[in-house]
Amino acid sequence: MSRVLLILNTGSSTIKFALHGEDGQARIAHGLIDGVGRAPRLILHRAGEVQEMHPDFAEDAGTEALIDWLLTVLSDALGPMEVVAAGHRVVHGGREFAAPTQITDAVMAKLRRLCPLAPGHQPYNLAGIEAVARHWPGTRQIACFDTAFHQSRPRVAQLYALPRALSDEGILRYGFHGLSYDHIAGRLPDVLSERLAQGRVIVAHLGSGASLCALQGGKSVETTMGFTALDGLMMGTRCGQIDPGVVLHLMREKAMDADGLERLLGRESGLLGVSGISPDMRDLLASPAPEAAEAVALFVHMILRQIGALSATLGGLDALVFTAGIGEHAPEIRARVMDGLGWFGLVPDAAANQAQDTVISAPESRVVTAVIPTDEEAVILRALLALTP
Ligand SMILES: Nc1ncnc2c1ncn2[C@@H]1O[C@H](COP(=O)(O)OP(=O)(O)O)[C@@H](O)[C@H]1O
Ligand SMILES: CC(=O)OP(=O)(O)O
Ligand SMILES: [Mg+2]
Repeated sequence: MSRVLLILNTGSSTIKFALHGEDGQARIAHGLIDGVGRAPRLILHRAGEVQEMHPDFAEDAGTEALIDWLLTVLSDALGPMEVVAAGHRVVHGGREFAAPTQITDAVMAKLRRLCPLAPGHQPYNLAGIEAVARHWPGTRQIACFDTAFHQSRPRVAQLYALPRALSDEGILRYGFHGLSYDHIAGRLPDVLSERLAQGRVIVAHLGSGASLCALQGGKSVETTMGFTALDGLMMGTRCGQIDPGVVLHLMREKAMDADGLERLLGRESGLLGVSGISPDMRDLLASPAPEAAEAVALFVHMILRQIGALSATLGGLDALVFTAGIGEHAPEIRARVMDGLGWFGLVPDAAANQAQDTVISAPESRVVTAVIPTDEEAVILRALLALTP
């Protein structure tokens, strides 16, 4: 029986995973389930081969059922194996969890209490932990938090202008995608230079959830998400920054309750809501519909607005990095963002951008611009090994 380490990263549209040998060295298998909630398919990479599989249950099967299916498929495909330890992405760590933490019943109870703050993620992150415990009882498990990386921000970047008592209670701007930003911050010295890595950098994590992080000295100083992952940029199905007056209006004039608002703002808005076609950037870029074009234009507009805001916080900008599904794979979106930053001295290298090169700005550009693939699983693996007794 092989003894392995399992990494699970449950996002809003994907479940990513990696299996490593017990010492964390060799990656035995990795891949993802994408199209969660729409048309899920599993892409499994192992031994240089890629396999695509589809679950034989309903297409709109919940994330919990897909995680269970994934663990069964992995056990079947790889032969008898024992997961000796598992590391999980957990998006919300609240104020308490500022570092990777070993799962206990008490920790799970605290993490469960944070589910209302990340309804599209936290329940599924915890479902992953429970599924592993069912499949391999007694396995050591750790949680790595999206929020932790942002604890380095100054207090003013964490506050809302709300009465002090509410801030004291934890109604704060937490920020998310921290595992991704942690990975990118670690890659900057190699990809750019030590000098740029220590400078004023904005990382644009553009996936199905999307946010920006302003880094200085490799640490988070500001980010676009807040108390929940609804804030900031426009996303696949989330509205991003919105006047809270809209929420009050919908409650009063349309009698919407919290569940209805959560569905509207979290699952029916963003690229899907504005286009009326799809939450997936690939579909919108391929569509001739004017509504698709408008959704894409708004996506870019909101990114530019927030890059302006974060650059002001940094007092300038030395480098811009694109990452995650859209950031890594959509040259058209990167080109439109770069074109909007000409006033800032950003000079794109159109050919390098189309060719998917790493550096996509011209040598004379004042803002060095790069594409760096994210790897949240690598950050979780590192934490898992560091916490291994
Ligand atoms: N080739 C591509 N062109 C444009 N967009 C893409 C491409 N590949 C993936 N995407 C976008 O990336 C999104 C998924 O990003 P990812 O970071 O993997 O998601 P998650 O938020 O689930 O972690 C998809 O919804 C899709 O919009
Ligand atoms: C926090 C968040 O939005 O994550 P994802 O992009 O994986 O949905
Ligand atoms: Mg993600």
